[in-house]
Amino acid sequence: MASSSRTRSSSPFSHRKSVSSSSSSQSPSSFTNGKMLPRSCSSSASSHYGMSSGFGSRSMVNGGGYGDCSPVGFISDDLMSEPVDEPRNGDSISVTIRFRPLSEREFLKGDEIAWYADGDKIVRNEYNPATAYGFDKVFGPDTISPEVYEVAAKPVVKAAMEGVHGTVFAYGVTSSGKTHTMHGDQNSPGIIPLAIKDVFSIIQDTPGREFLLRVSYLEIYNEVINDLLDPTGQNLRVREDAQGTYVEGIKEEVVLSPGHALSFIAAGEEHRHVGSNNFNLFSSRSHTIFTLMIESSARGDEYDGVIFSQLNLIDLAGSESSKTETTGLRRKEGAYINKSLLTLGTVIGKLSEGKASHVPYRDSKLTRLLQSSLSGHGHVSLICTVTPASSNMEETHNTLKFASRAKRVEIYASRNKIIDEKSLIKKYQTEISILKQELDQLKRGMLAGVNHEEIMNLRQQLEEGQVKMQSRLEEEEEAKVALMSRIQRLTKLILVSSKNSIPGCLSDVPSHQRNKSSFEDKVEVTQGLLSGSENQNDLSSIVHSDQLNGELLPADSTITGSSNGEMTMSDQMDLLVEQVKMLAEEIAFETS
Ligand SMILES: Nc1ncnc2c1ncn2[C@@H]1O[C@H](COP(=O)(O)OP(=O)(O)OP(=O)(O)O)[C@@H](O)[C@H]1O
Repeated sequence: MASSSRTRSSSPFSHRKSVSSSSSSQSPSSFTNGKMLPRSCSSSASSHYGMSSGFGSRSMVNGGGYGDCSPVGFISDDLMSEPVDEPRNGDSISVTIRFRPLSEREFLKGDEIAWYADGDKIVRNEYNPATAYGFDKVFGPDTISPEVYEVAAKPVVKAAMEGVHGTVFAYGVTSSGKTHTMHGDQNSPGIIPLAIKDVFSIIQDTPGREFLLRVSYLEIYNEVINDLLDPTGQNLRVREDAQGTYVEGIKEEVVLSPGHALSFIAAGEEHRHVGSNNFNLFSSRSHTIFTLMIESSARGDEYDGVIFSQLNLIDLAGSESSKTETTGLRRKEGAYINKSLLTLGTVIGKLSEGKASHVPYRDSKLTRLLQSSLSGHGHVSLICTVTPASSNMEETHNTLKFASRAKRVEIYASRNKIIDEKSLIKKYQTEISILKQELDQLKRGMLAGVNHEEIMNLRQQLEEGQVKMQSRLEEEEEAKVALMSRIQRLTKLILVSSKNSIPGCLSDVPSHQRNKSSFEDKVEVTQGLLSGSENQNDLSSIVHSDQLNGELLPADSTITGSSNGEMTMSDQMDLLVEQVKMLAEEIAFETS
């Protein structure tokens, strides 16, 4: 397991304690700020538990694509044809609303539908149809998470892979569906697993670049930051430098595949604080931030520096109302949760005013950590989860008002480039190339550089009964194996596509294939070579299996006996090595 300390990079959560490997421009157009407002609404919704199709059947309003709907605070039917906001320079936060179906509990107690999706951009109140809010997208209760992902997260993930920071978070009252949306379950994966899967397919579709991915996972519980990937990382401190805020000492793990990344989340979830309240048996008692750090650089001659970005995927704890029956610890947790969400609301409110006034980021750990994201240095997608239930009408209304304010926050996201020395991928690439040079030199010294004189020398040493040469050879052989395995290990960490690989580049096959077919095989071959002539037959079979492609040995080197029966230099070397060994054995015997 590779493990190293890192200095901070240009991101909100970037100062990490350790990095461990395997076993241990401008924003995309989807964030444009167009204006389009809905015109119509209609009939009432049914209040049947599970009868969610009623929401989707409301009269549709026309609108542009993702990001085309202007932030609308409160829209009455009269206002609907008029743009509400002043034109702005930056992009806005993407705000989507996701309804969940009425829960069984709500249905049984006779709840009715109080809010519904009126088309795919409006949320309307059933009892007062003039009360309606417009968003980038409104998902009815039948929507599945991949549909939410496509609209609310995919553009952020894509931009993050191109070097623009991104944050996706779910906000809503307790039991409204935040964890369902962000994490999902085995049958219905949420935004986080879908994003991870997408990240690896993007790597696969980007043959011209090499990527290095790291993850960290933290929770904010009762205003204390805990590292979910490292149980000893408790009560971590938020620090600040010229680049923004960061968590000091958080652990980062290099990830090599979707399953690998998900295994860290699963491990982290074990440590997350979860408890039950009267609304939710598995209520999240902490905010969690899963961060994917992405470094990439063009391959081969196209190299133009390293770009870096962070993708923060956040599952907030839900606000709790006086209706939430809690006692003791739960009440204390609820108070912390509500306070930090209140601060988040205040911060969003201040930012949405667009004036240069004091923004109280410091009033909660959550807002301090989100400071860089919320202050406009990356894409932000807010998914507000809501229940249609009449018993939660006020809470849902508050969520909608929060979402409307968030829509007014401007962002100016741009691509980040980092100085090469700070990037881990650059460090690994440089190390690999230095090690390869060393290996080359070693090989030349061992094979190409052996001349007749040396052979005579060896013979002389042999006659004098010295075993020194053997140990020298062994040392060189060991050094070579060590270099090979280091190169192999570092190369594994850098992810590349298997498509249209660039000949002559570091990795011409996908990392998982490459690891075995290229490097491990070569190590095996090298080990065969290094085992001396004891396994001459094995060695021959390895070499003749075409695994050795000239990278380990000069093309003109021959390892097995030459066809014309003449002894090559390598044969002589092998013979000498064998003789040295025999002599050593004899000496040992004589001595004993
Ligand atoms: N869109 C949905 N479709 C079907 N079921 C859903 C949906 N959203 C949430 N649920 C169900 O509702 C229940 C509560 O959801 P979840 O735990 O995600 O809420 P939460 O907002 O994370 O709550 P808390 O803040 O208390 O942690 C779960 O049983 C979940 O499966």
